[in-house]
Amino acid sequence: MTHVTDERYAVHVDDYKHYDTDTLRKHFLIEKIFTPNEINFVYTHYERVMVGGAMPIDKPLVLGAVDQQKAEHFLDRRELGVINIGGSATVNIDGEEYALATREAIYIGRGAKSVTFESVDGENPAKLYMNSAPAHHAYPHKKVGMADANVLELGSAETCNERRINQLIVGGVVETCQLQMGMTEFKAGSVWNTMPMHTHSRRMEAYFYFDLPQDSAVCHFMGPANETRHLWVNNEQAVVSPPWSMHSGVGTASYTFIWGMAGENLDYNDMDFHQPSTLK
Ligand SMILES: O=C[C@H](O)[C@@H](O)CC(=O)C(=O)O
Ligand SMILES: [Zn+2]
Repeated sequence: MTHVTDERYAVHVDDYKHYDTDTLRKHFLIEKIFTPNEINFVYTHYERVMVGGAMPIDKPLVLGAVDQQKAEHFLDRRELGVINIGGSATVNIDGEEYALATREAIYIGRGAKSVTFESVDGENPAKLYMNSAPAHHAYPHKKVGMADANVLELGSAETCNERRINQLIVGGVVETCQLQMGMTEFKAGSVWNTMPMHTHSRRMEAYFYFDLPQDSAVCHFMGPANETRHLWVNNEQAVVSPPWSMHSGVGTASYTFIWGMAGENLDYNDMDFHQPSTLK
């Protein structure tokens, strides 16, 4: 019931410079996160982070180990962050039930043996976006609502980047081994995320864009500051960001996105900024 639909190997920045549009999309864009009644992941070789989604409709979906892990259970050597962007869900962890409303998150620690995801109402199915990273310690499972988030208010209406960063799975809110996750929401009229752009070679990152109105898209920028490229991203698609890459986007309409990171440290503020006037 749990599948790896694709594996992504780490790309060298010198190779990236020669990629055409198709090659860029093949390596960095994840076009399909949610499939009804399936749990799917893309297994990346960036910190071995797995990026995926579960969309239960009319039956519970069981999180199972995948061949890439050669493990008995999915979480034998991993931790998992889950954020629901759909209808209400029930998450069952080793017999304990957690209700997960839309925009609520849950951290599932290493060692959980039985994990299932179910929709409360199949007509309004849950959409559970997930990031998983290798873990060396079993921290307790913890549900995190928006009210529990650590909130950063950044940007301004004048520069079209007025946004609220809800840090859901971060130190101070939840204890994790290397995972950090959160949801960034825009004020009406603002469309630029992560401006000024930044890199953090200590951590990989994945961006998942959603809430995009029909016929709109996000233009996601990547690459080192002196060698940028863009990817046109549709609703409910994700981008994998290598350690050498900036990650920032502008929408043709307002949207919401989930960011997730793993790597060397757990310091959200560890960023190297690149001012717009210096980009190439
Ligand atoms: O390293 C941190 C991540 O790139 C995001 O949290 C940035 C973000 O949501 C934003 O500025 O809009
Ligand atoms: Zn970042």
